[in-house]
Amino acid sequence: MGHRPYIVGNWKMNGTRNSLAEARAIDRVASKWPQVRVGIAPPHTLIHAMRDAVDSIDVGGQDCHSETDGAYTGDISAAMLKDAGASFAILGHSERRQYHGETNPQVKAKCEAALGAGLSVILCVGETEEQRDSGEAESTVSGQLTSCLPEIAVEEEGESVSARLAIAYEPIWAIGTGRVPSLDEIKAMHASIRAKLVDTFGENGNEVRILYGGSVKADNALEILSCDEVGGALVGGASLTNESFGAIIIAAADDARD
Ligand SMILES: O=C(CO)COP(=O)(O)O
Repeated sequence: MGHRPYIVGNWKMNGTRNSLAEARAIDRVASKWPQVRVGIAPPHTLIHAMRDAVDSIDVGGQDCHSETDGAYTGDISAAMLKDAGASFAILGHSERRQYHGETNPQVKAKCEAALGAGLSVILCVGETEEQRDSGEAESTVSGQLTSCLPEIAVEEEGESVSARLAIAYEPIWAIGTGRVPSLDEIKAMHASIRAKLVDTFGENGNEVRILYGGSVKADNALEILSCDEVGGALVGGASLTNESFGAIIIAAADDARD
């Protein structure tokens, strides 16, 4: 049976209201390829307007605070993201860890807050180049998962919470560099993540989607998506325009056909 790949654009700190035209164009492509699920995480300032502007794509946030409210200047809670129209949050991105000093326990608390508020979560993990070169890529990622995976009731009132969780494997050295791991490296890492998820959540661990992120473009998307256990892609630079993101969505539609 074919699967429905999930293609998510992380706009990072890019985009103003002028960019909504690009989002509308991406939405038109997404509406033509319903076998692909598409999401965009714009800056927080655009979530509300983007939600109004698009029909066929999920809109999400790029971070949230672990508390529900309080004296945290500049921060946004999971409930606020939801209120603005977001249905998911990207959490623990390596840029948040690097530039904002986010720790594994904080990332875990954010994941639990977001799931608790009814959002879906894309939890990001990935190794540095040094860790990859010294043969520690899989142990690094497994350690991040041990520390960051939310402690959740996998079933709640008939709803499967694990189905609202996705993992994005983003090797740090592949982000924005044009460098991508070999397909064998991607397959091995995704298999190792799957094993860890099943270990943690039992059978429900099979419902958690695993996305690949790091220099995904239209010309490498299909081969990456075709790897076992790759359920989608988290795309940075190439998600900013319809020209490149639309082409990735169309490539993903080929994967869905398999
Ligand atoms: O960090 C990323 C997505 O979250 C990947 O970014 P690039 O696609 O620009 O390499």
